Amino acid sequence: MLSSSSSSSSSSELSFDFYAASCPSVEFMVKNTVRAATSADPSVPGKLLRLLFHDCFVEGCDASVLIEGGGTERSDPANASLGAFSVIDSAKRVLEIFCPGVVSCADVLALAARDAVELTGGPRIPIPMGRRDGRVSAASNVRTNIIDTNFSLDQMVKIFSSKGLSLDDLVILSGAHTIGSAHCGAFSDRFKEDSQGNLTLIDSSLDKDYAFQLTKQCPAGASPSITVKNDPQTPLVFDNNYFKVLLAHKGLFHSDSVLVSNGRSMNRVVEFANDQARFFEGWGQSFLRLSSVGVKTGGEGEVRQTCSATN
Ligand code: HEM
Ligand SMILES: [Ca+2]
Ligand SMILES: [Ca+2]
Repeated sequence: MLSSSSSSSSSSELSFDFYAASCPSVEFMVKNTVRAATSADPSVPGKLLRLLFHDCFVEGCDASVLIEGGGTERSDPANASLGAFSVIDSAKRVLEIFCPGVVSCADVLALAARDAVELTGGPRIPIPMGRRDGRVSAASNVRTNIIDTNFSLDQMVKIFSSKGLSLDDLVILSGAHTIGSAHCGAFSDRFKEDSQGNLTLIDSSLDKDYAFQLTKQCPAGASPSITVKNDPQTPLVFDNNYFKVLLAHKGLFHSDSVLVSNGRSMNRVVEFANDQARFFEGWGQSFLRLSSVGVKTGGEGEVRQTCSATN
């Protein structure tokens, strides 16, 4: 866990007027691209938000996850289900026309994820700019930094704290699962169905009726491309329903369920389930911290010309 991404955030070096002179319309241009992509494909916001998480936890928020090629983070099986790379590429293409060589891919990704939340009904979060793009992207860094669904609360807290994030940040940021989808393989080890259709719960923290519904959506031998909504009620809306789902023991991943099987995180889950404004307020602060993890600034890194390759 001693990679360079373990260093805590340095958001103090980012600034809110970073592109004020060099690219004043950057936020407008990114948002228009994200909005257009979302109207064409409603799965885009969830993908963008997850993409930022997987970027920031490996080598910091430096767009390392976007680099294509053998042996890169993007090529690691743990990142196989990431998407919306083309949305970042389109936004960058527009920016290269109006402000060539100015806006980093790391800033584009942070803005796009921020917009994804607002466009699905979540809060608008002002975020500072000035992240530089990394030159390092190694598959071997992915699984040491990205949390697996079977982790305990302590294991998750440990990784979060190595990024300068707290248990509260973990609970709040897990609220991202209020939008988006998951492949059956991400939770199928939580239950088993025999050939007669009898269900055995392997993970007792999961509601049995919900597990039964999941077996119907993910039948044995189903196509590996089938996905299930993370939030069964409001999958396209960024709201506090995720926390209500958790209290009903219907968190889709084991890593969601552990947040309610532990007193330390339970209080926060109840608070957010009861009060969406509190969740939104907390989300703003935690998102700011997530999008500042291990950022490279000043003369570090580079501003990529194309987001999928170093210069
Ligand atoms: C804390 C531990 C976490 C674990 C173990 C976890 C795990 C997962 C898994 C397994 C999926 C399904 C991927 C697939 O099968 O396609 C998923 C989806 C997702 N995750 Fe997480 N996640 C965590 C935290 C976060 C955080 C902090 C964020 C963002 C702030 C996030 C945002 C998302 C989103 C938006 C999706 C839906 C992606 C889509 O629709 O394509 N997750 N997560
Ligand atoms: Ca990164
Ligand atoms: Ca929702």
